[in-house]
Amino acid sequence: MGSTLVFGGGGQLGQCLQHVAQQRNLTDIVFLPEEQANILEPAALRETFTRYQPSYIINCAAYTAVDKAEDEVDLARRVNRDGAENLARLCGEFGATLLHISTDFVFAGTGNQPLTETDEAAPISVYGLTKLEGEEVIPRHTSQYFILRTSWLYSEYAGNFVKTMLRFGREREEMRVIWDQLGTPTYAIDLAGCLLHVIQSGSTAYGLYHYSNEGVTSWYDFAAAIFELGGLSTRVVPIRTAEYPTKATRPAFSVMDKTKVKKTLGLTIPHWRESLKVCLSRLA
Ligand SMILES: NC(=O)C1=CN([C@@H]2O[C@H](COP(=O)(O)OP(=O)(O)OC[C@H]3O[C@@H](n4cnc5c(N)ncnc54)[C@H](OP(=O)(O)O)[C@@H]3O)[C@@H](O)[C@H]2O)C=CC1
Ligand SMILES: Cc1cn([C@H]2C[C@H](O)[C@@H](COP(=O)(O)OP(=O)(O)O[C@H]3O[C@@H](C)C(=O)[C@@H](O)[C@H]3O)O2)c(=O)[nH]c1=O
Repeated sequence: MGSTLVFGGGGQLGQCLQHVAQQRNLTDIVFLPEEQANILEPAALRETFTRYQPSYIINCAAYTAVDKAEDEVDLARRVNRDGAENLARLCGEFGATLLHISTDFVFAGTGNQPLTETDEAAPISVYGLTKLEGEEVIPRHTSQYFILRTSWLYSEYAGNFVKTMLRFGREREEMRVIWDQLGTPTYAIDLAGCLLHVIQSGSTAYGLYHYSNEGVTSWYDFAAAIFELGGLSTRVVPIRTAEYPTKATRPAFSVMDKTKVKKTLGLTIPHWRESLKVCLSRLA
């Protein structure tokens, strides 16, 4: 299958990829944390490509602080757009296939029907905008790419909503959580499995795909499930978005349709509640 380089290898998804690669006994994958490979340094990146001659690149590196991005527009754009462009350019030159991760936050979230890959993206936050710019710049440099948009990632690694809820839930009797933002959580281990499946299958069905777990929920219902399945008695109070002011605006509806990824790659995707159970059991 040729060698694979993972950029942003120290982040949440990067660590999940390490876990799944180990489970599948895949040894020809090199995980590069930011300290070893900064996607904003083209000359050093070229040296890395020259040294490893990779067949695949997985770009897990990103600027993911949604609220902070509103104040750090330049940095968010450099990482999410320019970083993606640096990798795409080298993939084009070296003939490597690029697997890049994007987000449901590219959508405005004003609809109420599951979003497909051909639905219009219209970001309402700096993070969403810079991620869309990253998506758009890749095809200018290579046709050998898979862009997977995902949503509400969580896992036993790094910081995420599930771990935040568990931590606060142990300390507090009550949590107030938004119920008027609907989407689908994604267990990052499942996404990692999908990414490695693309590589292992040798698929050349390049293009844009949506990937999340199955089902639909709100952050409120997600929190309630985390407490229920996590064995915590924390009360969850449903609140509206307006009652939880944040710097960045989030889409009210970002449920993604996964028909294309399931059909093209022959995947079965677990329901979000089933994957949540797996994650919670590993955390316990
Ligand atoms: N988390 C989520 O809920 C969702 C994430 N996504 C997308 O999934 C992908 C993976 O996200 P996730 O693993 O959760 O994010 P993390 O923030 O956990 O990981 C991102 C990693 O990128 C690293 N990084 C930042 N800047 C650079 C750089 N210039 N060069 C190299 N590495 C860099 C970060 O290092 P450091 O921490 O040291 O800055 C961090 O380790 C991203 O593309 C994200 O946009 C999509 C939907 C939901
Ligand atoms: C902690 C907390 C959050 N919330 C709300 C705020 C927000 O609308 C929602 C999730 O909050 P978070 O800050 O954990 O997550 P957020 O950073 O909005 O998550 C997003 O991250 C980026 C990277 C993505 O790409 C998205 O798919 C999505 O996962 O829950 C509450 O209502 N109550 C709370 O106590």
